[in-house]
Amino acid sequence: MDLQATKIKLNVSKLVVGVTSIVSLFEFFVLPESNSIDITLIFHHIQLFFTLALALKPYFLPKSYEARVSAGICVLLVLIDLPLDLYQQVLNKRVVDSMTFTSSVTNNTDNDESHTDTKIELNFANFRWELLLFAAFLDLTSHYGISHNVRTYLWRNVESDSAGRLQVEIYTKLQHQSVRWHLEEGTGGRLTKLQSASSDFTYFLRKMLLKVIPEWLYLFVSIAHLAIRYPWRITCIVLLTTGFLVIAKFLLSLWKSSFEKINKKDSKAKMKKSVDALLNYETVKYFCKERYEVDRFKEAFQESILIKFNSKFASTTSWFLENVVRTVGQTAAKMWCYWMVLGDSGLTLGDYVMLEAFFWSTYEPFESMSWMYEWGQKVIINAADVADLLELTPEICDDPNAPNLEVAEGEVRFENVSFSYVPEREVLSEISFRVEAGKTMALVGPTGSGKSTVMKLIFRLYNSSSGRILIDNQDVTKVTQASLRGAIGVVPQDCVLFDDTITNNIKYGKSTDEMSQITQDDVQHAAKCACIHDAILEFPDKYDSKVGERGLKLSGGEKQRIAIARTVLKNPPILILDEATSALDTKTERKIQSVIKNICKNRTSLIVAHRLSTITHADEIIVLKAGRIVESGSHEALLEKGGEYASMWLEQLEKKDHETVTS
Ligand SMILES: Nc1ncnc2c1ncn2[C@@H]1O[C@H](COP(=O)(O)OP(=O)(O)OP(=O)(O)O)[C@@H](O)[C@H]1O
Repeated sequence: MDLQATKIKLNVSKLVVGVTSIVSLFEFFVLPESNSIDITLIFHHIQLFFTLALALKPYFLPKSYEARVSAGICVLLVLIDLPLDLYQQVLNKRVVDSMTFTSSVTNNTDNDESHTDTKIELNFANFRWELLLFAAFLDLTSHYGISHNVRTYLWRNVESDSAGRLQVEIYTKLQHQSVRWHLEEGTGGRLTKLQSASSDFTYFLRKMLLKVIPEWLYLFVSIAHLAIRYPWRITCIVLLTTGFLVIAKFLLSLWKSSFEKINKKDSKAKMKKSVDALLNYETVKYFCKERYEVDRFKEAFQESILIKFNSKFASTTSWFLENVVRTVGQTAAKMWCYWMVLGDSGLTLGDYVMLEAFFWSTYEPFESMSWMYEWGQKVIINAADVADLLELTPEICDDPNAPNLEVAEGEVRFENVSFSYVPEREVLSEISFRVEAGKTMALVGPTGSGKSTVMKLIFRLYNSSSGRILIDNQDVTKVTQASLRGAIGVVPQDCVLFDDTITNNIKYGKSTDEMSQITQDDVQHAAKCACIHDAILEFPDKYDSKVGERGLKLSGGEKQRIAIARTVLKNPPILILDEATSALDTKTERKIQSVIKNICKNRTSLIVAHRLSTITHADEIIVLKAGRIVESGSHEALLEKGGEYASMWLEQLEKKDHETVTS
């Protein structure tokens, strides 16, 4: 692809030099300084288009047999339509000629001089009905007739094959990107943008293949026919007009787009903020910012309307100017033709009618030219994002031939693990610990000390910068992600649920293969273990209640318990609980703690907790501070030591005493 891209680059560079000088002249005379045209950018876009087309080739070329046959028939129909369209014009000419009779009449003037006049009379004696009917038949079958319908029908096979494949590939790529990538890119809006970009790209290619290219081919074939069949002067006029039109259309399109460029970005950004404000409706309400947001929307909307109408005005002006060029050229050609028909050039009225129709048909390719320019720009910019994504290798990927993780005991070991989210700041430094199989280990420490990060590394959401993480002596980076994550159950700090029923959210804990085998009893059993069953029965639709976007229809505690139920259902050998009960009241927390103790029994468990009273039962407690282990041991041992843990414990006891006294 690189070699082809370089070739394209070279050819485009040559073109740039030529066209830049013409455009500079146009810019100098016509455009205000602020609207100057970046011609190198336009050629960069053309180059990008071909590079992108090469990169996306595997996706837009049909793969299935049905799609390939359909694409082949479509192209064949387009090629057959070309000569048929031209032949239709010839037939029309012959029909007109069959009903006219041209004669020369010699007149004597007063000065005894004589001159010859051409007289055209109607004569239906030789009228060719059969040609008229054949022309009508071609009209109904070729190009815009049945052929058009057949092409549109068949093309859906091609598009569902290629665009469908591309969209699934985009979605797959997004799903496999790392957590870091999702955090940085903001996936939701991007998915919509990328999917519409891919369908725009396939739509553009379809239009090019089935409409724009055939129209231009038709124009060239018609001009060739004109040059062979008619006097060279007419061909010259048509070529000159065509040339003028191409240049005028190109320059006017640039002029038009320079209007659109102004403030478009700014206005788009403002409109985006308005949408953002609508999505964050809760924050808007908390800060009483409705009026402020409405004003911002009003400003953005008015700006976008102005831009729209400025560009509409530019469109109509450019359309008018194109019309002037075309009308002048065509009228000159028609006049010439008219004199020739009246003279003794051998041209007939049928020729005049045919040329007139031909002039009209030359209009379409020029229309598609401006469409091509406008759409091309849009498509290229968006398709570049698609191509970038498709080439992106996920930060976390399995080694080729990586084996599955085999969990026999479930021992977890950290060996000198260091980690940074960004190079400038190390979040974990030289962490080493061992959680024996079936034991419970708790991680405590001040906020931001790196507790959740330890959990994320076990789950391999990130790779550690140095050191090793081992499960039953197998390095987590050397085994498949699916087997690793299948062996670990996690209740995260922020439990986000899907906008689906409670049942489906709990079922999500099981692997894809097992999901269909889960019964409602299994779901209810898990919910009972997580102490949420009774609360669910209070909801109007019980287990079929929808939890709303990101589970917003549920309280924090309810969400956490559904997440626990999900993990209970998964029944993994290793369990990670990251502040799993932080959103619960003391009574429910106490209840669920006994459940958690039960769940943790006989499986390796890692618990992150702020409330130390919830982890006193842990076999080992590790105290993290600024990414380093400062203490470790059992609850009693750490209290006896009188260090960091003991002071945290005392602090929490005092707080609790104070709360009891004040309440
Ligand atoms: N995606 C991220 N990119 C950059 N820095 C991050 C990211 N996630 C966390 N951090 C930083 O890493 C540090 C450790 O975060 P971590 O979430 O592990 O802390 P924690 O001990 O679990 O805190 P808390 O008890 O408040 O949940 C924090 O300073 C945090 O700002």
